[in-house]
Amino acid sequence: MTDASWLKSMTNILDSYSDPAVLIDENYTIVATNQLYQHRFGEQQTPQPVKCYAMSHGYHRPCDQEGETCPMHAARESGATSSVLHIHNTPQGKEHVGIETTPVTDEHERRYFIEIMRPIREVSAEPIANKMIGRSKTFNQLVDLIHKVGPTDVNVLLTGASGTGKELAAQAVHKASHRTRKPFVTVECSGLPDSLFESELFGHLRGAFTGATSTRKGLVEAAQGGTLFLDEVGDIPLHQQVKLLRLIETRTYRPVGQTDLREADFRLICATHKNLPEMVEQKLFREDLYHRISTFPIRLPALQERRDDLPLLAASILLRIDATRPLKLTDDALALLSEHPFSGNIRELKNILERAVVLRESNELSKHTVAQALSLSPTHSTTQTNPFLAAAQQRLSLAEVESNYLDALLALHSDKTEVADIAQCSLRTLYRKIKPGD
Ligand SMILES: Nc1ncnc2c1ncn2[C@@H]1O[C@H](COP(=O)(O)OP(=O)(O)OP(=O)(O)O)[C@@H](O)[C@H]1O
Repeated sequence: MTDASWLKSMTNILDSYSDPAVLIDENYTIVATNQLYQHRFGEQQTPQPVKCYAMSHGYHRPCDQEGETCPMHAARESGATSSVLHIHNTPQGKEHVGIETTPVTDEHERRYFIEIMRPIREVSAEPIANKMIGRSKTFNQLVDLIHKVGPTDVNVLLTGASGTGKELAAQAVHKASHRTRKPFVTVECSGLPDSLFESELFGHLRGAFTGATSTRKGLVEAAQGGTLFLDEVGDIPLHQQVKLLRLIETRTYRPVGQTDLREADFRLICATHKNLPEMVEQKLFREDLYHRISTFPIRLPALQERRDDLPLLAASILLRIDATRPLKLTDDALALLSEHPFSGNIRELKNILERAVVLRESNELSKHTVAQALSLSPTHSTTQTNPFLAAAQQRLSLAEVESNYLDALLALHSDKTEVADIAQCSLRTLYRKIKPGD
């Protein structure tokens, strides 16, 4: 077979994929594209060969030299299909894409790579309303996990502080699953009165208890075929936990007042801001239930851990507040905002921006407006925005402040070299300053 006919047959293979796909040679040059790719990115106009990293990222050198994972690299090393998540430049803006790379060889044993690009639509790298928004490395790691676990049916446990986006993440897992067209039903476990737990979840028959004036469908039935999302699962009282365990183990339930069992078909996602392993130790949460619900745990990062996303998040929240006006933060307003600790995470950012929009003098939200919005914060105090003032008030020694700072850095970054880099000390000094076992 000639080179031209081999390329033609490869193009036919690319055209058989239902996502944009390209064929790349070992020098990162795109040598063939399918119709979906051409439709999405436009046909290659330049006579010069185009490099994949230039086309997808605007880089002048391969992705791994720009601090990103090169999809081709892993496939070349292993000789098998490999997957990575990237953010690509597209005519529609930046987009999260799951890339699957498979090595192939032509008749001269020259190596090529097929790259299939599956857009991840549950999240966005552009400021649009109603989606999980982000572009930072930390956020992309989260998207990668959601994208991988989504299509499976395993139980997912979302952990992380309040306001980090656990509910949005649960919806993204649902949207990435084969159950996406079926219901997504949220059970607010924290607000559920103990006496109503069973009837809310499993439903009840008319006359099953005083006040049950009609037969009512439960939330498990409402989620049939779809996803059941138990928010604040750590708030379920211990004696009710056994009922949940039975439901998960047997996939059957009994509406209150009924003797027959019913079959349940749902994918389970739970979320909590509580430390469940600690609750298990304190005998406040059943260990068997914990193991059942935590098959695939995903920790949502605090806003502090994805500071790079702040401008993008702020822009998308402003769009959500009022899509009809071009609301925008000035550069110094954004700088002031980025100094805030955000213990309430994205929800707190949203509240501050909502206040700033009310207080604004024009569609440009100034530093003064943001300062005013921050000062109206219900939990605002000078010590909250200035942790050093709090440390001074507690009469902490220099060594204690230093140790607290290093503890906080270590909590945010598991890589000690990175911690030493940020603290601008040597790795040896870092090890000397932290206690053994830290
Ligand atoms: N990645 C994100 N992009 C855009 N908005 C987000 C993102 N994550 C969270 N939000 C917004 O932040 C707010 C809080 O999110 P969410 O309710 O999902 O948090 P949570 O972790 O479930 O909080 P809690 O534990 O208090 O229930 C919501 O208004 C949500 O739309």
